Amino acid sequence: MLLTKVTWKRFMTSTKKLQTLLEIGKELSTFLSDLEADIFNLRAMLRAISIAGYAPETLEDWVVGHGEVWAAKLLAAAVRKASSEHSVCFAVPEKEADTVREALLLKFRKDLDAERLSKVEVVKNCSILAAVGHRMASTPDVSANLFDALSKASINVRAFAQGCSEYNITVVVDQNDAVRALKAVHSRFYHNETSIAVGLVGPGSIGKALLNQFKEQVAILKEDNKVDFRVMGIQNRTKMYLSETAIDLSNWEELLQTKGVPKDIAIFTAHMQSHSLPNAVIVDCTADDDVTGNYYDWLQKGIHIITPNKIANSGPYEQYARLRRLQRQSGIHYFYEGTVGAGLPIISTLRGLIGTGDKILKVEGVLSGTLSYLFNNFNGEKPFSQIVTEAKAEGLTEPNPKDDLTGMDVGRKVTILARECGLRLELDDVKIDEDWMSEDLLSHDTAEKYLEELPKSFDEVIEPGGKKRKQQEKSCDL
Ligand SMILES: NC(=O)C1=CN([C@@H]2O[C@H](COP(=O)(O)OP(=O)(O)OC[C@H]3O[C@@H](n4cnc5c(N)ncnc54)[C@H](OP(=O)(O)O)[C@@H]3O)[C@@H](O)[C@H]2O)C=CC1
Ligand SMILES: N[C@@H](CC=O)C(=O)O
Repeated sequence: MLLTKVTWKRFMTSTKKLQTLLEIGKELSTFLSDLEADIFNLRAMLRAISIAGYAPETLEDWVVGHGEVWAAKLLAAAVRKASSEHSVCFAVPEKEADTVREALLLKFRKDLDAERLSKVEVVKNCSILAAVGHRMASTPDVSANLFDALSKASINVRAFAQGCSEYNITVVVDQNDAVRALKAVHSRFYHNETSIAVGLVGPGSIGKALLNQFKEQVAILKEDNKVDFRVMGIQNRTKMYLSETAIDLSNWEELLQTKGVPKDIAIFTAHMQSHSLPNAVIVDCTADDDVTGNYYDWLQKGIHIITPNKIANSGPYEQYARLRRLQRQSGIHYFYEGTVGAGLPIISTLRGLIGTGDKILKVEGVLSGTLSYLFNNFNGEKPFSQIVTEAKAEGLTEPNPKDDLTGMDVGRKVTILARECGLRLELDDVKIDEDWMSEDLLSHDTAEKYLEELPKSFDEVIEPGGKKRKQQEKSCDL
């Protein structure tokens, strides 16, 4: 299927009569030129359809589809007269593209030469989706639901036709999106449901907890909230396991271990796009910048992102701003509430305040679960390093607890909050005092090595209630 567009320019300057009218007054001249353009528009549209020479019944074989939604027989023609754009577009079978284009160029030769028409454009690889039913034109929400389902599935609508027919709304979409579009619309109208394919990267403490929540909640979410979540891929540091339908969440660890293949983020991404569910989201539960390096690509591909990973939003400002810009333009979701305050709604509260006209004067809080745990539990009975190891076992620390103890984790959170408040801040602008940690200890980049070295460097230096503890116990101000 393809879409043929005929775009024309306004007729105004070429007629003396109109020039005279233009001088009379802006309002009258605008009205008349609009009228002139509209008449021209309509004539061009009627000519274009007759040149294409298709009776409605021959359109039947243009439509790939089945079932109630894709009722080819009732599809008359996907024609849109877009007077605001001054273009006419209509769909013809792909194999007719060149013939139709030649016919249009021949017929409009004079208009094109005189620059009354700007171009004849062929858009290939399109599909028509028709929603068909009774009393559609007089039932509120039908078109809203159709377009909302397509929009939630990030499907671009190239053209549409509703007219005042009781039976049919027709949309033209990219051929690659056809099956997803059909599923999105079908599940909206028939199951009143949104289906979401989930890919999880990083099944560590947080990722595992999320998978367990999915296991417990998917049936309830489907029943009560009409959201059908299906985990289609899981990837850790070395392996990935992909499913065409949904991963059995009572058994995912074994599946990943025994049937997982070497991880490949490009294949993982393609898999999240290729299945037939209308919506896809990747949840990044790593603390890895190799993974965040894919965010832009994912958003561009229409894959939503949810993450507690702080790296992307506390990295270089330009990179963060670029992501946020793309997110706003595309309407694809990028959720990162979990980066600050874990389960607490801090970012959404700030947004609510700012969005309703408040000015944020100050943010104050204890932003580190790990440091709170250390302060609450370090009373001299056990060595400091042991309490840090306990905090890691509790799942409180970063993958490498060095990031918590240096204050880097808090620094990242402050940077994220500051940016939410509209400040153009870099991580380097946040004062993080690492001086009290030995260079040797600072050099360890793996959690194992860091925890191994910790007793040597810490247990001597840190005393419960001592000076160092008091220095670190301060809350954080922005
Ligand atoms: N712990 C907490 O309370 C909170 C944590 N966060 C954030 O959540 C994120 C995860 O933390 P947490 O679960 O504690 O960390 P974990 O160390 O427990 O888990 C990290 C996971 O990421 C995987 N991983 C690391 N690198 C890659 C990679 N390049 N590709 C694929 N997978 C990778 C690891 O794989 P493997 O299993 O093979 O090692 C592991 O499964 C962090 O960004 C953290 O800042 C946010 C709020 C609260
Ligand atoms: N390591 C972090 C976890 C959440 O971001 C913390 O200790 O608060």
